[in-house]
Amino acid sequence: MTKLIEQAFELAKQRYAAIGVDVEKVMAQLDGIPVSMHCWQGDDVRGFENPNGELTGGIQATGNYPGRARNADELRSDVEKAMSLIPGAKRLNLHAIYLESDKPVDRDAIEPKHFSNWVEWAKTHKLGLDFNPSCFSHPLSADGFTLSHADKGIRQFWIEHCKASRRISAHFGEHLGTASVMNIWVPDGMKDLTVDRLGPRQRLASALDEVISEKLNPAHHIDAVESKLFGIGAESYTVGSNEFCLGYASSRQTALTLDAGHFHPTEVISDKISTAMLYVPRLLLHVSRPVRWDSDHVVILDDETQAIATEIARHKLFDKVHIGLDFFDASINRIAAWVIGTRNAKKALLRALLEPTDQLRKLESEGDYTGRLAMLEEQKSLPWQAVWEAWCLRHDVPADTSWLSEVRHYEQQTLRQR
Ligand SMILES: C[C@H](O)[C@H](O)[C@@H](O)C(=O)CO
Ligand SMILES: [Mn+2]
Repeated sequence: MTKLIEQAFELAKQRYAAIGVDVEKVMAQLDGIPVSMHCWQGDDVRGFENPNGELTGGIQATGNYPGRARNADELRSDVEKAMSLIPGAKRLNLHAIYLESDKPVDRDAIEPKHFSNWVEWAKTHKLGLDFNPSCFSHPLSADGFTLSHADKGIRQFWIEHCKASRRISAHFGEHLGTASVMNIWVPDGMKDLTVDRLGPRQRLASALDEVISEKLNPAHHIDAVESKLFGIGAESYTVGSNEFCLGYASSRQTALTLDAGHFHPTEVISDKISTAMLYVPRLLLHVSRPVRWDSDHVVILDDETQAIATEIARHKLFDKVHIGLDFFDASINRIAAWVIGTRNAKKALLRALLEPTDQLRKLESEGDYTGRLAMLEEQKSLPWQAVWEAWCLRHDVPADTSWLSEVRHYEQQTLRQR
């Protein structure tokens, strides 16, 4: 098998060289592009603060596949298993509800010490961590509002939670030597016709201003805000809409988070990257797969996943665009979900880097749109898969679906015993 992969790789290298693409250079570049895996695929977004509580905030993990992680040790073991089957650089994205503490700690009182096991684990595995305040699944978010709440006390509780989260994020960055991107997403919105659409947005803007007022080292911590179109139970009005978040991020020069599932069904985030990059310093992507709604299905190698990766590669935005994942499928093996989704994100990045972009740009600038379309289509069937398999071998991970037997073995030995 290894020999066949090596032979196919040598031939593929020649095919790509013929169109001006240096495959070795592409592989080296791909080595340095981390994908931030989201911890919440492993336990259906329950966390360890109140794992038996209800998931609220207008999001849903559907399915009842056995073996979800019930504590941080199980989650870390599951993430390690998944990561061992995914080639290249990876990070882990944590939500605040994944804290570890012997005593109950409310969200406004979380501290770096509640994440010390995660930091030690990340050091051991040479991983960067990213972070998120968790503004959902809590009694004070039960009426649908958090940072934009009309009640000053409740609003202040969430402001304090986000401030505490920023300090934890900066702690990650300082101790792991790589900036933690902290994404603020609030579920705030209304189910039905909303009369005052302005007040909550004014409150959200000033709450966010208070949240980001403490100066933190940008080498340790990056702020990002995530918009949304609607949530379950908040179908008519979302405070943190796309326009709100783009306006906020561009006026405050924070990063903007684009989640593939947070727009109208015919809108795509791949086309928003070039616009947003004109106005914000950085983007965080939540690569996901919406099926009819923000369903957070596992990422597949579909046109939009490819278009997102291609857009980043064509404009050489790898130092400004942070690639994260956001899906949670409880109907299939959760480790397989991570492996499938993350491998697909990386396959899309590889294919994007193998594109003969300079030639395509030349055809376009010369007005040769026939040549542009012909080349775009022909290069889809070039032997990128041979490069992928060789890259997997170099990273000592399975090149083909043999990773699945490892996941099945882990399921029998570990997940089914839970
Ligand atoms: C856990 C959530 O999915 C996540 O924090 C947020 O990014 C989101 O996309 C909510 O729809
Ligand atoms: Mn998201």
